Amino acid sequence: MIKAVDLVRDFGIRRAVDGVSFEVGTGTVLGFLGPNGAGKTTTIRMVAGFLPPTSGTVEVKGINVAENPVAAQKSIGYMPETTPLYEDMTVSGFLRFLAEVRGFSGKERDSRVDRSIERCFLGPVRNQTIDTLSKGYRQRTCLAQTLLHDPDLLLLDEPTEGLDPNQKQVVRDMIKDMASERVVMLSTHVLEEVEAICTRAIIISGGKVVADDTPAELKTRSAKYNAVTLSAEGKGIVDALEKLPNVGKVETLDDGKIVAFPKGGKSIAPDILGAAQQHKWSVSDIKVDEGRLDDVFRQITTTEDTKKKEVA
Ligand SMILES: Nc1ncnc2c1ncn2[C@@H]1O[C@H](COP(=O)(O)OP(=O)(O)OP(=O)(O)O)[C@@H](O)[C@H]1O
Repeated sequence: MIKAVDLVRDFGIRRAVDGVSFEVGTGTVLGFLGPNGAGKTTTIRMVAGFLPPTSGTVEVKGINVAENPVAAQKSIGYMPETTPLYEDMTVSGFLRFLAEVRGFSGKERDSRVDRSIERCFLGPVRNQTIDTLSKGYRQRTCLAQTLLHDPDLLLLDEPTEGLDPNQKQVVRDMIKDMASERVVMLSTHVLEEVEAICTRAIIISGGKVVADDTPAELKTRSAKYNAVTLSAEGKGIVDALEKLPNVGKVETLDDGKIVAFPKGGKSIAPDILGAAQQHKWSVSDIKVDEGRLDDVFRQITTTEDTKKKEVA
């Protein structure tokens, strides 16, 4: 669906996007992650056909977006970071207007507006003017306008930014629901969002792709992945754990719990349980850490920042 090859975008002497390549197929919810200024919005705007790349290409359904933006945009629904809304229009009036701009009229236009309203649960506010909407309903109105032409690709720039936790959940559920027969590419710096809805995550830092994997696989890169936290009583626990071949560092926390970190992300819980049995420790609790995306994000993006500073 999307094929981006070696995308570069310069603003004057500043290189905002520096050789980004990726391919995405149907059914994917791609989270585009990165610190502030990493190049997320710039990349999404290039994919949407609203910003020409300095070099490199993006194809959407085989159409070169920069060469043929109008044809490509027939398959794209784009929700920018801030969508311009006509404040004095009603929700349905606004959507009807945009449907007309997209070339639909009469019954076709009305049924498309109704479907978008239904999909985004806007029924209760359809006759309300936009200036009276809560942030959550405004955001859903923005999302509804991306669906009017039933695009195969949704590009959503920070779709849940500024929403309260309940509204975030509603919008995330809507996005998940829409993804089954489409591609959704969304930018965010909210890592829980990536865990909640994305099937794949690309981390971008300093305009470059620094990781591209499923959220679950990314978590295995966390230093805490497969770490074991143990509440146990017995003699010489720390010493014995440190001697286990796959255990690296062992720490004792303030509350007395012991944390054993594995070497190379190996599974160490069975060895630890074996040692507990052998040494007759009394274990009241044992927990295996599944890794944390925020740790990985920090590890990866901090390393990149550090590298840049070293070069500068
Ligand atoms: N129109 C522009 N003119 C000049 N510089 C720009 C322009 N748009 C973006 N930039 C710069 O390009 C870099 C990448 O910006 P971009 O908005 O793509 O980052 P981002 O990852 O979306 O950041 P954020 O998370 O803060 O929204 C930044 O340094 C930004 O200042």
